[in-house]
Amino acid sequence: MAQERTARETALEILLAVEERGAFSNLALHEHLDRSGLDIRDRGLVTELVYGTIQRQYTLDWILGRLVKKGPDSLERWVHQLLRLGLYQLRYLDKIPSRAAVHETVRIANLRGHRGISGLINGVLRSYVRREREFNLKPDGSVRSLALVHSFPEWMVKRLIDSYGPGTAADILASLNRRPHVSLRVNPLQADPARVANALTQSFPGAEVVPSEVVAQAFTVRGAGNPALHPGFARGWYTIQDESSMLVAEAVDPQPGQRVLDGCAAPGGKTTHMAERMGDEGFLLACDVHPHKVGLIEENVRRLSLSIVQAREADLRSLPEEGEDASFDCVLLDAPCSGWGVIRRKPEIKWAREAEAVEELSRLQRELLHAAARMVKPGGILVYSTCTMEPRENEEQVDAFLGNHPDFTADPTLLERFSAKVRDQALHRGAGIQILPHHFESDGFFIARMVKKG
Ligand SMILES: C[S@@+](CC[C@H](N)C(=O)[O-])C[C@H]1O[C@@H](n2cnc3c(N)ncnc32)[C@H](O)[C@@H]1O
Repeated sequence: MAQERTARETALEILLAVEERGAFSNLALHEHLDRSGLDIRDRGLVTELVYGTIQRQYTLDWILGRLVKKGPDSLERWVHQLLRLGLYQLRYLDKIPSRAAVHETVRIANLRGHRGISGLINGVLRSYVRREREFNLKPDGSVRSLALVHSFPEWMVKRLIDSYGPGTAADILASLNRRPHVSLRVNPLQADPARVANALTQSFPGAEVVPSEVVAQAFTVRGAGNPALHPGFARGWYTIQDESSMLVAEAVDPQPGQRVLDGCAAPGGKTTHMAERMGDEGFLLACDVHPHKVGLIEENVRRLSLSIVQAREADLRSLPEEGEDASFDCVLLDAPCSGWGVIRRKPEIKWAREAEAVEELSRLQRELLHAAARMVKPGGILVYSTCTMEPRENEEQVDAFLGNHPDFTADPTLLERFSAKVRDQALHRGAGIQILPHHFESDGFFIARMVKKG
């Protein structure tokens, strides 16, 4: 019981950190959980409460708007977050009895505030329990109803409907509310896939380690806690990475001995994947504009015992340095983007970004693409990827690029590089493919491959 109370208090602290400091929920979770002393069950509960409360914020606030006299925005921040947290448990967590959810929420209010506040919280949550039926939501095909049912901002729902139609938009939204599974890719230079699977199953009895149907040399893992805590991770046997993300190195398909540039590389998930595929032979320049992130690339490169990667702090737009112009066989631009495809892991993305951000990002991507193109040698390859489903950042961006760069063409061999499952299910969009989150329950991703005329 004492531990369960701590789990809810920890969840509230994390929610406040995400709201007040603009912290990423996944990083704030790790940071707080590492020093919490909570057992594995309670860590699971904190994770569920934090992700769930952020995810369902729009729906929760709509309900609170009907239960709090002056509206939830009139409340102090911590009181507002605590109400969301309590209401989330009442509405979405069947395993927690209503009485326990109300009692625990009021108890935290007593610890942090005066009697008036705990009285208010008690009153609001109890009236929700009494009036729950009033808040049954059914989608009627309108933007507003989809936004309320799935808890997404209306502008984002509208964009998804405009791009994919109402049925697919609803599939995307529902999928982004489901918990992500863990997937990992084996480093063939350090370990054998079967040995990795065995080691994980032995260390985590009951864990399901299943070969990925989406990418080669990868596994999906369920019930193994955090595979980064297994000694095999530190030994460089594998990297934890989303399956869609792994498809990017498959699309680049760099060969041993080639010169490769990763223009937006940190923390190095795709850099290290490409170096592994090259058999650690050749040269791979990995740039990132943020100095603190360059260290993350180096850390991953060291852990995986790779030798061909040179990590450099640089704005891709300010390259090339001497002799580098048009000298790379393959250039990858994994561009900064709106990140809608990873909302499952970072649900705060829904609330932090406005429609205008897409326009700003789209401008930056255009400049980065132009800069990346300069670095490709004649006959070389340019791959552009994002973790979003927003066409303006994806196929429209690539179409415009090809229109302005007649020395590049869409590579007709792109699809051959993927598994049959990807070829069949992904949407084919001009020079690229669009993976939607419900295709494989992985991140939403766009990947295009272009060739520079020789
Ligand atoms: C989508 S993330 C890259 C993820 C990385 N490819 C991976 O797989 O681990 C985009 C990266 O672009 C970097 N970035 C943003 N603007 C940049 C610029 N002008 N030049 C180089 N890197 C930039 C960001 O710091 C961020 O790390």
